[in-house]
Amino acid sequence: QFYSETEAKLFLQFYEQTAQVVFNQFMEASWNYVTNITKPNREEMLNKEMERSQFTLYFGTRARLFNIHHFQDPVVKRMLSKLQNIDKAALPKDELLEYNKLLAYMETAYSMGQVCMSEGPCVTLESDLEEIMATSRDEKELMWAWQGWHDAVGRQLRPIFGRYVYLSNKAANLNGYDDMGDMWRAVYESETLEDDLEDLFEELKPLYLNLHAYVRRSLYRHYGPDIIDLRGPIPAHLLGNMWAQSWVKILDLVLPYPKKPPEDITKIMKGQHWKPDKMFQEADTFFTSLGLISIPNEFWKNSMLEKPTDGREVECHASAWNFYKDNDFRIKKCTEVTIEDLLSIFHQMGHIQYFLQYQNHSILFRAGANPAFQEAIGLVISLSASSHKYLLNRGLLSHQHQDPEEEINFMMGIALEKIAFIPFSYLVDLFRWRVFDGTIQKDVYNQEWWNLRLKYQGLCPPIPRSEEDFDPGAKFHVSANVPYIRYFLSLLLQFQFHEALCKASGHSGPLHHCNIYNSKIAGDILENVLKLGSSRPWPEVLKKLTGKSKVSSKALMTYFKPLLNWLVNENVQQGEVLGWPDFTCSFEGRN
Ligand SMILES: CC(=O)N[C@@H](CC(=O)O)C(=O)NC[C@H](CC1(C(=O)N[C@@H](Cc2ccc(O)cc2)C(=O)O)CCCC1)C(=O)O
Ligand SMILES: [Zn+2]
Repeated sequence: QFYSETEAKLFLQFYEQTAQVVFNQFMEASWNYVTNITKPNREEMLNKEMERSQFTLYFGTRARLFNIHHFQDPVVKRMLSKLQNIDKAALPKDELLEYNKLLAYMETAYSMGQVCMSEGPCVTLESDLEEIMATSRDEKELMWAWQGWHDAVGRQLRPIFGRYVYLSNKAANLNGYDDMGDMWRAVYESETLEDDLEDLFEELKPLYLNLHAYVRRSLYRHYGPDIIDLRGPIPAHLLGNMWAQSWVKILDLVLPYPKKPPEDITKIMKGQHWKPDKMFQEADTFFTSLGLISIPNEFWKNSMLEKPTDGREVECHASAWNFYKDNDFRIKKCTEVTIEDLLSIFHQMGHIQYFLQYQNHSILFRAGANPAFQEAIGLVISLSASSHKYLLNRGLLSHQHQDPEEEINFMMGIALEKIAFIPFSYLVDLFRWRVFDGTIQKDVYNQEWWNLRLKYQGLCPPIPRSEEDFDPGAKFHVSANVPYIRYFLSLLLQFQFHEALCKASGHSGPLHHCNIYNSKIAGDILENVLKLGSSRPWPEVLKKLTGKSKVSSKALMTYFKPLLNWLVNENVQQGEVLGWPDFTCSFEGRN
């Protein structure tokens, strides 16, 4: 049957009213589960998930009856096309139930993961194992923590990941996509996405190779030639992070000018008796200083801002939640009083600000212009929040100014978070896309994962790995079925946004000095972008903010230019080899 455009509008209104209720109930049930992992809560979450899927199926199949090509109204067309992708709800009921149970099992295996000493207590990831990975300088202890976590969680996912892939691809096919990777990429509405990503990575490669060579030299000085090959990959357990995705915790080992160490902001926060609430207040104050919306009172009542001490099992991995209901937005985070957690809170509050800004939009448009936009907002604010000017102004630093050497030390700290992240944030979905499209078969999952880790990150596993292991499963987003390429793109977008907002707010001088705190002009530009949600194609939104409609590496390169010059000079002086021509992972020196 041909349905008219007016009937489509009525259909969409009906969807609007019912969707809020169904989505809210699903979010409540999910929240109750991840903040109190029990069997009954799991059952309830699965029930509400089934209800949501039935609802999506009902409206999705009816949305497909409209022949939108004849429609005039672009908004109606965009809404109906979003409705037509019903994701996993397209699966037959029994397979959908199996799939939902698989997803819950994988995510819970990660959240409950722990490593037990031969005798005595077991330790969890947040924050025991992460603390060891960040602070231990004993190679054997680091290997214990790394292997313990990867074996404990990865091996649980190994036997079922193939089934997860099969059901994911079946759902994608039922939505008209080649495979689930195809469906994940579709959200970026770009025919040239994969080529653009590879080009962007190539542009950033010199920056990464110089940092990699410099850090390898520092680790060589500390761990010696038995562990580090100056022409080879770096063992993945020595970078201060369980996944070697952020190297900021080994800044002390790599500091360019060790005689001028940066002030320890975590120590200052603890000295000033900071509590988690104050950390969230601090982030909220930043957003309101831009003229943006303050977090509503419900947030403080309903959020989980610290790891519970009543024995409840919770999912500690931080997240920001939209309950699609009168001002109910929450954050779940096992907050520790550290500078890393403060910046991570800025990230989460970026999500909350987006939720707040687009809450009056149709539910179909309550998302970021694309998922990378959703990620980039909090990151832009944290770029200003990590600036010397801001931290000094907020009493978190006492040194009035930075001399050129302290400035290089500062930029190294930011680079260990941002530049180290470039290859990791790219390869996670490169791996999963190839698993979904069948390029990577399940008998070689782990060796293909390490091939990508070697090729793009220049890393090796600390010990030989086999196909009994499933090391990608030891990463939250793989166990929780959350796409990752959004983080690679948000790495670039955050610097494009930062550059545009700094310019608009009248900043002059180096980009890494910029702090947009208190700039109503910057806030106004941001607000106009956030309010749009996903109602307009993201290149149009990007152009509104930055004047350009393409993702570009230029702003990131501008930000790090002074550091790159220093790194190149340092590496030339040391006669470093860029890259890892000795590409084999040597495990000698292992007794
Ligand atoms: C209901 C729901 O799921 N909501 C979504 C938001 C939404 O989509 O609406 C959400 O809250 N996702 C959680 C996730 C949490 C974090 C994360 O996982 N980060 C990545 C990548 C990264 C790494 C370094 C870095 O500096 C910044 C990011 C990682 O740690 O690997 C952990 C702390 C930081 C961000 C997030 O906020 O993105
Ligand atoms: Zn995020």
